[in-house]
Amino acid sequence: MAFKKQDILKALETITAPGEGKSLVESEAVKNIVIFDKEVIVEVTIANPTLQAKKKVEVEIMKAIHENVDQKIDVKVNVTSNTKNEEYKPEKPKVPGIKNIIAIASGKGGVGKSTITSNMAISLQKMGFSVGILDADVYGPSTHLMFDVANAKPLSVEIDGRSKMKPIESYGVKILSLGFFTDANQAVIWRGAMASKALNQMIFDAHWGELDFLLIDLPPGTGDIHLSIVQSVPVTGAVIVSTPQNIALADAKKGVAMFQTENINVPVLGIVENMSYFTPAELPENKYYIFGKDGAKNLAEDIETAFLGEVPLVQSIREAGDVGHPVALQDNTPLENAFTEITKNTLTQLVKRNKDLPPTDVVRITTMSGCSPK
Ligand SMILES: Nc1ncnc2c1ncn2[C@@H]1O[C@H](COP(=O)(O)OP(=O)(O)OP(=O)(O)O)[C@@H](O)[C@H]1O
Repeated sequence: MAFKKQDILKALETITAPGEGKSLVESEAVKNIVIFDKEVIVEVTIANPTLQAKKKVEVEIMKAIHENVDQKIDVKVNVTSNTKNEEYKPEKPKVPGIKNIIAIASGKGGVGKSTITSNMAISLQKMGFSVGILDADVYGPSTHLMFDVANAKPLSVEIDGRSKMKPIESYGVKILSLGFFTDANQAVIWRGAMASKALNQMIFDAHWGELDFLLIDLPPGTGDIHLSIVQSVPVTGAVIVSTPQNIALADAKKGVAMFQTENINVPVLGIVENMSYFTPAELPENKYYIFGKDGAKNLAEDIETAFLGEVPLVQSIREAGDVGHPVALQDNTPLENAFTEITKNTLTQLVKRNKDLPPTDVVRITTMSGCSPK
């Protein structure tokens, strides 16, 4: 089990320094690495002085060394902070050119988060905004399928002497997805640290150009990836997607609570209800509330957040997603209107959020101009 300092450094490169958007090595947090036979001592200094942040870094270092170098290494980690508790104000790095970042989340899987994200992006694009989607769903990225670019591979472009990843463009929306980097037939297990690194690269090392909105399609649940994203990018607001079913609502509530915790503190713009009722194509006036009625609307009211709108369960939504042509691309249909309504309501909440809350380091949207479909 011979290993060198270089192997340890390589493993530490997979870990993002809390609140820095860079790896522990890049941010010069690694102060010393001492190796004695099967033992390694890693000394790290981070800005965040909280016990929680120190513990998280310690656990991540152990995991990264065991997974990337050798399971049998005896790892000792010494994490110190160079900031006093009362002085610490986490710096969220800005993403040049991106005015607003909206995270789309759901507690439960399969409730239609990617469907809502894709169609909102199309509605925003039709309204005249420049839009990008970052598909951060480590369990099953699907944006590349919904936009009919499953086999595309992002190229690299030279920007100011640096090589940057160029998002793939479809229907006027720029897309980067973990799905571009994995084989569709292979089950890829993105471990927390690797996924965070890949996502950080897709945000900071990509040439998004000027964007009014970057929509981030998060994985379902409330895990590591969510924490990593909200710690490394200034998320303007979060939209939560749920079906009206109790089990989905309970998870949606946890999702809202996660964004509202003190450490994360990302404003929740509201809740979208998907699969609100079923409407058969041949009986468009009939509504069957198969997952319950008004569940997400009631939840929004209970937790005092906005209800952004509802989308019925319709076969054509599923079909449109499968063939890579989101339904919001259609003109003057009830479904296009439903997504336009949800998008407008989200923008209204965004304007309100930027007016009510202290300025942040993201550029604020202060008017609704451009918010009517072309
Ligand atoms: N309103 C709807 N009507 C009909 N089918 C829908 C609707 N919303 C989503 N679907 C379909 O349900 C399936 C799951 O949707 P989607 O992938 O958007 O969910 P998700 O929450 O992103 O899933 P995951 O948890 O895997 O990320 C897809 O096949 C999609 O086409």
